[in-house]
Amino acid sequence: MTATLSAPATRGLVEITGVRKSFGATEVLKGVSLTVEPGGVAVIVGPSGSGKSTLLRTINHLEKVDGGHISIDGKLVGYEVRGQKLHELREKDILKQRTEIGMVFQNFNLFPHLTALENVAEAPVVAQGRSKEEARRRGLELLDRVGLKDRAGAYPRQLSGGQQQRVAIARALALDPKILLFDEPTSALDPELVNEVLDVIRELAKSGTTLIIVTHEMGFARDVADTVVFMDQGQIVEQGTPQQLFTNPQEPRTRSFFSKVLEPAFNI
Ligand SMILES: Nc1ncnc2c1ncn2[C@@H]1O[C@H](COP(=O)(O)OP(=O)(O)OP(=O)(O)O)[C@@H](O)[C@H]1O
Repeated sequence: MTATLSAPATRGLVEITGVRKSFGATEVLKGVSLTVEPGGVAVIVGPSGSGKSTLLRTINHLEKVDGGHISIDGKLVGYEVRGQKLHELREKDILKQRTEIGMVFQNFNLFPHLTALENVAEAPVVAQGRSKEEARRRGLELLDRVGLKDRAGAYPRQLSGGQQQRVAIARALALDPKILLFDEPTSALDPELVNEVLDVIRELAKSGTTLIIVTHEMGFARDVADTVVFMDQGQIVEQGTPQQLFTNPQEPRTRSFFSKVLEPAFNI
């Protein structure tokens, strides 16, 4: 059928409805629904293997959904009704939509043969046709924002893990995305480098950037989230403000949030 179907009425900037995803016989997402408002900060926590990264990857087209739908700013990422695909985005549309979604990975994923500035300035030239000079100017602004203007000419191997991750954040911002996704941005860092990356993310949250963050840094989740989303076994089993979920860990709203998230994180 048709490319003329429009997205269902949306409330949030990101609207995830009933998303299902299997790898072989294993159902990894079992009907996940989540709304993130413009400027909202959703932090997804949960045990290893609960489907957090897979959910992020479906938002960014890195995984196709088997069912349900996701829309970003009213535009569909994937759409299926009663098991029948009614709408497939064309490759061109996917590429355009990807530029509206910035993603920061656990392992930085910088180009090793490009300097920090080149890493940040490359995408606006290639994906948006901006002039090299304009992309360079904007790249320097963004490196300044993450505190690395003076390392613009350094190659990734000359930077610490925390610095590389800050370059990766600047790169993700370079296309002026509507939303930034973080997949365990501090998991690969030595403990003393974690805070410099969290500080940059805190600043983004304060400045009204819409963020979805998967993290095991529970103290950070408590500080920065508008909404804490607890995933377990492919489902969202609890969701609320940090006040609702963290303020009294002796009286958790759910037993599983306490035993699977708070207890291990805070050694309660
Ligand atoms: N490409 C893939 N092929 C097969 N199985 C996969 C693939 N990606 C993820 N899985 C499986 O899906 C399940 C959920 O993985 P996912 O990475 O989403 O979990 P997670 O909650 O992010 O875990 P962690 O906190 O350890 O990163 C796991 O059992 C994983 O092995």
